[in-house]
Amino acid sequence: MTESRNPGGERNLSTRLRTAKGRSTASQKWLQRQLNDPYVKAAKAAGWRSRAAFKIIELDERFGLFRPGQRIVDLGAAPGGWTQVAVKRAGERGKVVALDILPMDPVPGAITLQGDFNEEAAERAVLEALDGTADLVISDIAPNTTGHNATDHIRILALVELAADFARKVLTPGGAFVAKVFQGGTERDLLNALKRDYATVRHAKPPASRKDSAEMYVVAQGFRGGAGG
Ligand SMILES: C[S@@+](CC[C@H](N)C(=O)[O-])C[C@H]1O[C@@H](n2cnc3c(N)ncnc32)[C@H](O)[C@@H]1O
Repeated sequence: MTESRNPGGERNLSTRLRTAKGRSTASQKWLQRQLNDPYVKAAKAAGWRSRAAFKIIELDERFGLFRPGQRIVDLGAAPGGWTQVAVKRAGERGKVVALDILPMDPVPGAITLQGDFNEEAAERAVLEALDGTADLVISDIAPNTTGHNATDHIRILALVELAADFARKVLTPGGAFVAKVFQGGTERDLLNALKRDYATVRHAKPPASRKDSAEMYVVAQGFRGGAGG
């Protein structure tokens, strides 16, 4: 498997849809964007299951997240792009446990679990599979939106908080937590908690994250210890 570090660098011939008849404008726009997206092409060429793989690769390049031998938990992992990157970076001595609410094709070298992270049973299953502490918790969880902004916002916040609580439980001192957040960053109370628990807390929007999407990532590094430590 090869990694393309510069997906925008390849020849960028745009693809026009010839079979637009019968498609709704929204799905046609989505398809057109997919076909012309250099990250989609590069992900396919590199064997990553999703273009999202480039987001964690870019975050790693900027923040130095991965090391060989790490124990990693990947939340909201399907279809498995981040999981593939984590397995590759952690190497044979590492351990990767991945969870999604949706079924996910197994990723060689990782333990993949299906469950709703809102439910305790899913957290228990991850803890059981991990069987010890973690060095890195990465969460790309994005709940399905309802279209009702306030409800969506609350559901997103709740999941980020759950992921942060989980990280606090399992991380070893010095460990790191990365999570997708929306709408201008991490909510104030959570941000304060992260600043208390980690040496550095930063926000980043990796280049692979679409400019028109509100997503960004919080990257908390240097866990000061606690229940996990
Ligand atoms: C953006 S995708 C993750 C992409 C992934 N990082 C990759 O590289 O392939 C977000 C995922 O979060 C999952 N998700 C949403 N709500 C969840 C929940 N309550 N528990 C577990 N997974 C959830 C979705 O099913 C979806 O697969």
